[in-house]
Amino acid sequence: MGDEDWEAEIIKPHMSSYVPVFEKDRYSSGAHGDTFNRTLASLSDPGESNKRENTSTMGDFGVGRSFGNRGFSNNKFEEGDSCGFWRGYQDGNDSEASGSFRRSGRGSYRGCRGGFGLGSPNSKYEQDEGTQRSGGIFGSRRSALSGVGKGDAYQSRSGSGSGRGGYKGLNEEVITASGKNSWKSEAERRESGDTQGPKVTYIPPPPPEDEDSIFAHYQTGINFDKYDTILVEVSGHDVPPAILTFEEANLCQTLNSNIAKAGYTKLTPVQKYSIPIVLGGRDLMACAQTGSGKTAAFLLPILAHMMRDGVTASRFKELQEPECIIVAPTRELISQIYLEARKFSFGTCVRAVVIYGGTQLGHSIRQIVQGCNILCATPGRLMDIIGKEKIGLRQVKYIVLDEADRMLDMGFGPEMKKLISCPGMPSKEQRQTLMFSATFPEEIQRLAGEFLKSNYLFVAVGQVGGACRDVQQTILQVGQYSKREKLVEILRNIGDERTMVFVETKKKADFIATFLCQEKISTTSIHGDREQREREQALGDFRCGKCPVLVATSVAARGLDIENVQHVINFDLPSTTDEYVHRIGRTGRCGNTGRAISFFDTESDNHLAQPLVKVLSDAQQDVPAWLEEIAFSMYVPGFSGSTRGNVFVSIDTRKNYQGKSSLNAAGFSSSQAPNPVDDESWD
Ligand SMILES: Nc1ncnc2c1ncn2[C@@H]1O[C@H](COP(=O)(O)OP(=O)(O)OP(=O)(O)O)[C@@H](O)[C@H]1O
Repeated sequence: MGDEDWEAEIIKPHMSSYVPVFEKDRYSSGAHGDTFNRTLASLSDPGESNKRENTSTMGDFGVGRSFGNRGFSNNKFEEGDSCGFWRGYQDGNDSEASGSFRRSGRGSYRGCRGGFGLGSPNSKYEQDEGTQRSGGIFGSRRSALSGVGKGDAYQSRSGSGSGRGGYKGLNEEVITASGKNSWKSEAERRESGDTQGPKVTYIPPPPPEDEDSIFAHYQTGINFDKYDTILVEVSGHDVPPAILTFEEANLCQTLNSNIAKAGYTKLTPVQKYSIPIVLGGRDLMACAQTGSGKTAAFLLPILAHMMRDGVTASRFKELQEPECIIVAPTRELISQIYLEARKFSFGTCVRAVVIYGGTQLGHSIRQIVQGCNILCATPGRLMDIIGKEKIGLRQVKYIVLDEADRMLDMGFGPEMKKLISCPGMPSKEQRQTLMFSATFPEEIQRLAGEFLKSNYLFVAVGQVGGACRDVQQTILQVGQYSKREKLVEILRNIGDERTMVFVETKKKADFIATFLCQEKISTTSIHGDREQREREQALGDFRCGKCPVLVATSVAARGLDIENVQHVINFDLPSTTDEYVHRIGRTGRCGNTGRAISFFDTESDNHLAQPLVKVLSDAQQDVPAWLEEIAFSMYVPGFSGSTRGNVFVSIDTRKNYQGKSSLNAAGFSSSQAPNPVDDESWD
């Protein structure tokens, strides 16, 4: 196996399972010298390293060899900072079963979204995040990676996790050792004692409560006003007219004051169209480019309604009955949405609460019972809480799916279906359902019909699934074995500017982050195998600039709104155009400009050339001649850029929609379709 042949490594059925480090008394104080030497060896002689990993009987990893800190005398590793990277490679619990489970179950769905346009069903992505979700029984939900202090290496605990506990990924569903799919979350299982896995005890620190922090925001960029020139298409019956100013929304004074304190003076296009639609009580599917203000587009009208209609008192009660449930696919994103909800509801009687996996279940419950009008949740934790009867659903008037295409795909779709069919949940006719994303593949739009009233409206700002034009995209031809060198070169040129580096696998994220730290580039990492505490610390360090480089898997691709991210580097290209669009959308937000550099390996990425050319040209970017040549040589008859997971047509997939208006975002020039035909029903 080659140096960076991570994918092959990750799916090997006999590969070791990771066993978490969860007991401080297991730290080894003596191992680190030894382990760091091994790390260096692994970096300089990857073949040897991999040989070791693949030979379970050798035992190097079985005893929890770690690597990380030695040699970084001046960097954060020795300061107990979470920027440190350790891997306790484990072999002790290796089993055929764990390997096969890792590849089984729901993780396998990801191939169905198609490759980067042309399909690569066994995408690397699938093997990474997909396996997170597959629920193998390898006992651990994280690799033994953690930043620790004083140069101590973590000693991994062997044995305890294997075969029990269930592995839980982003959706937090557990697939048990029997392979049976359980709606109990890992946390719940632990707390109820039906697993021997480690109890999740993490309680996230409360966000700052002072007004300045609540309303802290970054400036809109020089291209903010250009949003007005983007074409907007609204389809469906009886489209309410767009509003051009916040005043036209007729919001209550407190909301207006919060909007002003948040620094919002002008509506973005998706807000101009979505706010009146939601205020008008309509269901909505909205698609607008990354970083263009979709969160406020749903929060503001929902809050306005709640203020108008009144909410059940947000006070202590054993059973809370929220009026609004917002679901998003990742913990960090839902936390961010919660902060936005808290900001806009500041000084009102509306109380927003956030709950997500990787944190103590009891903590989530305590947050809820104190009062909950808007519940922001990740799907797994939400289902747990519903199962525990800590919330009743009878009062639900709004369901919001952010990153809706992600929430409805085969990963989260079943959970969302379960949510809407929970006892007590008002039918779609009796609630408002809102879906937002920057991408909306056709087949997902069809699925969405089950959740939405048949007369829902579809708002498309610009091109559905198109990349943000404020991001300057560059594709570089870089072979697999030159990627690290190129990355260092680029990062050295960039200096301290905040940069997100996306890789395809969790393991590789650790590896590259460690490597960059060795190169004395302050780096941290975020991926699904890191403990929640570490994920939050990593994001915090990145946000505040302490670690200007964040190496991430696709767990950080969607929704994250981090000030001043000037660069995104795709060390590995993702397997779908949608993913590409979301990743590069971490920069160039809210009218600011950004840069995205993607490494294109002609040995493995040629099938991506054609869709990439399309994304680039649609976003009016320069297309390198070499890329066009490859795209041409890979020509697939009939390819139109519209394949599964790769929708580049600005359409509502209800082909026979009745009303359709094309306007620019300033709200001028409308061409309302005069002869509506029957809505196609998706029920
Ligand atoms: N009208 C506005 N005026 C000023 N700033 C705004 C406005 N609307 C949104 N913003 C800010 O723009 C940033 C991006 O908004 P948001 O995160 O809602 O984008 P998004 O469309 O949901 O992006 P993504 O597709 O990546 O999830 C946030 O910092 C938000 O506070």
